[in-house]
Amino acid sequence: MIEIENLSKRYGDKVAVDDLSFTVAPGKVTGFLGPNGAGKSTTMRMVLGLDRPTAGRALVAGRPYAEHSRPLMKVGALLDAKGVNGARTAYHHLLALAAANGIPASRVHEVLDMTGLSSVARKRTKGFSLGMGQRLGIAAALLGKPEIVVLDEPVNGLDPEGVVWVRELMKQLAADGCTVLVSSHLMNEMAVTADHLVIIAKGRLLVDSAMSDFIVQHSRHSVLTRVADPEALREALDAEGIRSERLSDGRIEALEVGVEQVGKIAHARQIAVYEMAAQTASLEEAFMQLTSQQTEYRATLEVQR
Ligand SMILES: Nc1ncnc2c1ncn2[C@@H]1O[C@H](COP(=O)(O)OP(=O)(O)OP(=O)(O)O)[C@@H](O)[C@H]1O
Repeated sequence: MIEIENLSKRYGDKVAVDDLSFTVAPGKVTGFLGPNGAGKSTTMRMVLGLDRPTAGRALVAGRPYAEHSRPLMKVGALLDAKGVNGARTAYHHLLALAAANGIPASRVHEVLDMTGLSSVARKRTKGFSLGMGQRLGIAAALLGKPEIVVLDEPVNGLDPEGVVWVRELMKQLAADGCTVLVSSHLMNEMAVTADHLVIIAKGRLLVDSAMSDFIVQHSRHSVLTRVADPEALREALDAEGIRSERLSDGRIEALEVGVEQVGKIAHARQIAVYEMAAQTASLEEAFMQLTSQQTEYRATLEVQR
């Protein structure tokens, strides 16, 4: 378990993490989302004892990271995949890490297999692609068979096959009882990976909920119609127990329903339909809407005419 309690981090005047509290439970993948600069990496660094909190605390398996005598066997982490000595081979990089942490060499072969790196294990890591570097970082994170795994943007640079592999790996770790915290700024990726969702923006907590609850609340299906008699259609929908809204341009938005149903209802009441379209608000849109006021770096698109 990871417990984050009233955690704050300031860099000079800059508040990177602001009184953040949440718990990451075992047996689940917890997605940690936020726009660029939200404070995800800073939070993860504090969880891993790499940054000192200005206030509050982060506990892993009941105590601060630094107080664990063999932390690699409690917590595995992928933070910055580039922090590897490029002159070493993948095998020697992992072997050195294993030796320093009292982990048998046989485990190095296991993690190389698990991450699909066995065939390049004897190659120097400086020639590795971004995706191979990510795999090596994940191999290092898994070396100590940790009960807690913290991954910062693990699918960054991976090809589609690699993305699916990371997704399945995280699910398997959670199924084996691990606590898995994974950061991302891609809502759709998290929707198919994570069981639980924590969203932050500007260092503050915005959402802490089961992923299924978030999906139910935010993936809104509706049908937009333009009809001859909007009020008659609303009455007809209401009679069928379907909620609807009248938009300012006179169109009707029927909520949580499909086009066929709305079409049949209009037909049964002989209401002429001029226009009808299914609408789906994606989770990505919901996430962007939630965080749009909180985003530190936002591009302004100017169209030159
Ligand atoms: N060492 C530092 N010194 C000063 N400011 C920092 C430092 N590290 C992070 N920050 C600032 O803290 C804020 C949070 O940064 P952080 O990297 O934690 O965000 P993030 O959510 O991981 O973003 P991204 O998705 O872009 O990686 C940003 O405004 C960043 O500029």
